[in-house]
Amino acid sequence: MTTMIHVEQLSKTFTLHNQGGIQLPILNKIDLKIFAGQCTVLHGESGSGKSTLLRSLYANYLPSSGSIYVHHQNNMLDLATASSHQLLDVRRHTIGYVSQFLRVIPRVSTLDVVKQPLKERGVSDDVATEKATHLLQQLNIPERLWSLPPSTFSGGEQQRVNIARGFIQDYPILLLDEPTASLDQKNTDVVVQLIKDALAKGTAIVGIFHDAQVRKAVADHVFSVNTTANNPTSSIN
Ligand SMILES: Nc1ncnc2c1ncn2[C@@H]1O[C@H](COP(=O)(O)OP(=O)(O)OP(=O)(O)O)[C@@H](O)[C@H]1O
Repeated sequence: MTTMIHVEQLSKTFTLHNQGGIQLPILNKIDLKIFAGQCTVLHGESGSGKSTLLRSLYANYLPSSGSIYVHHQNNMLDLATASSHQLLDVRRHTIGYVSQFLRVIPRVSTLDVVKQPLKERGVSDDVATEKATHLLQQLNIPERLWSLPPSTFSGGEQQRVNIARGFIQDYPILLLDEPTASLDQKNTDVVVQLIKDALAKGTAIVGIFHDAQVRKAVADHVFSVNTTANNPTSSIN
């Protein structure tokens, strides 16, 4: 079983500089391993730090202490000490991230938004278009919307565009922040299938899923995020 992420003694404290430097300790000495072809679900009560941990794995947050080793191009690279150039490379080739909300780029069409990660890697326009089209169809985005920027789309449509963008490339590691939060059952089922297909191809997935049925359908492990206790990972299957 290949370890794709190895988190060691990760702590994260936010300092609120505009509020007298108040310190908010959120993550406390977390140890966690994420494996290729398996899905680890982050679980815990609201405010426990699930999103903070997920964002730390994408290097959106710098750890206060500890390490986040990522299997990147046959090396274990510590995101806590990596250069900005290395982090960009990790995001381009190794880690994909589907945030809860689409960051909309004005005037860029839906098709181009979805194609962008492949185009950035130098994939030909034909191949990128074919993949994007297939995903948009799978996710039930009507063809009449493909040439429009997604800024005016419904919450569920924007979330599906975001998912298509996240799944267009076969990332070795995929981070999913509540990817089904705004979706109906039909589209939730599509996303569950996309997750299973990615796992079958060997992708390591870390996700937050509030929907218990989705959790049950995809989780190999559940990791309890909890600011006070040690954080056990339990295996499901
Ligand atoms: N950038 C930040 N600056 C300061 N505090 C933050 C920041 N990001 C998160 N927090 C705080 O960290 C705590 C954990 O937030 P986080 O979003 O990680 O929780 P969560 O477990 O994902 O919650 P939910 O299930 O409600 O989405 C919260 O109290 C939040 O206010």
